[in-house]
Amino acid sequence: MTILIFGKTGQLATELARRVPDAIQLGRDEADLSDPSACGAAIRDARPDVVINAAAYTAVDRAEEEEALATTINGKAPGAMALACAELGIPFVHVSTDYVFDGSGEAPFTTNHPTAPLGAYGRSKLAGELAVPAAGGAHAILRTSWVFSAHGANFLKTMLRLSETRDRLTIVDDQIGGPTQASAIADACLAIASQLGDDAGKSGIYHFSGAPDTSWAGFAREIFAQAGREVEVVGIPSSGYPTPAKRPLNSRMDCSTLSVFGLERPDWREGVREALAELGVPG
Ligand SMILES: NC(=O)C1=CN([C@@H]2O[C@H](COP(=O)(O)OP(=O)(O)OC[C@H]3O[C@@H](n4cnc5c(N)ncnc54)[C@H](OP(=O)(O)O)[C@@H]3O)[C@@H](O)[C@H]2O)C=CC1
Ligand SMILES: Cc1cn([C@H]2C[C@H](O)[C@@H](COP(=O)(O)OP(=O)(O)O[C@H]3O[C@@H](C)C(=O)[C@@H](O)[C@H]3O)O2)c(=O)[nH]c1=O
Ligand SMILES: [Mg+2]
Repeated sequence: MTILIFGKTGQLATELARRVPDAIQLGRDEADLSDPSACGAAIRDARPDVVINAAAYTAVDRAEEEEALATTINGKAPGAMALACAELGIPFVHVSTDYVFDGSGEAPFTTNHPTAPLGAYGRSKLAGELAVPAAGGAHAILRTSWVFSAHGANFLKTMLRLSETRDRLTIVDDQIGGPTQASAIADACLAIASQLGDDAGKSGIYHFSGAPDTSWAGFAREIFAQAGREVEVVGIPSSGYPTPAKRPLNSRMDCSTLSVFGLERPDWREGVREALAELGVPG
């Protein structure tokens, strides 16, 4: 089975590369998502058996200033990819985010709960969620959240960097969600890619986030505990950490429908252990 992957350097793309070294993997130089038709053309040229999109515009705050570009990359490009896949009759696996929700309430969001993004990044990812099924082919959209790994830019690495110079950090404790190791998302994408087939029966939106749900402050405390770093984490409300983009307070996601692919929520604390080991951080 020939797998074509968009993205080479990102967190998810790196974990996919490890698992399928013989995949066709297109980085920005080979396929720039700001040129959606080039992405469709790349699929038609390669004629793979399945496509996974691991590339995205992920700078949440910067997106507020660059919404048109974010929408091209996160909305139009996945739409063009999905259209090429539909024409070839091959499945398309795409990744989305908890930031398509408004974060109201405290119950886990189900996959069919109405979306209402609070910011430009969420709106751009929602554009992708709408464009992919509109192409009419077999597809899965995997919504995940709070992604971390030993590679790239993420909260775990930010916390480790800050701990070099700080013994006290203020971290929001009223945004609740599931940190998710990129390695587990890569495994999930590949499991879905192999099971989706050209049967539209399993097509749709799925949720996949790490368990147990926690706050960013809780996530930070676990990172420091495992890394043996003496940093006091002071929980603060979101209002105490102003950012250009508003984040959802409730990012809990109901992941139960993923059982159709035999998948369950991974324990993110195990993912932290693995990421720290890979980074060579002694516990
Ligand atoms: N990070 C997170 O916390 C979360 C991520 N997600 C979603 O998960 C998926 C994977 O995210 P993650 O691995 O963390 O993302 P990263 O930010 O780690 O990587 C993004 C990737 O997209 C590539 N990319 C960005 N712009 C372009 C472009 N114009 N053309 C081609 N490639 C481009 C980057 O390439 P380059 O290195 O060249 O910039 C990089 O390989 C995305 O769909 C994201 O929206 C969902 C929830 C949470
Ligand atoms: C560094 C820092 C962050 N924070 C807060 C800000 C924010 O609410 C939270 C996490 O910060 P980040 O900048 O890592 O968050 P952010 O970039 O918004 O992370 C999001 O990225 C996109 C791509 C997604 O799809 C989401 O699921 C989510 O992972 O922690 C503090 O409270 N104190 C701090 O010292
Ligand atoms: Mg960020």
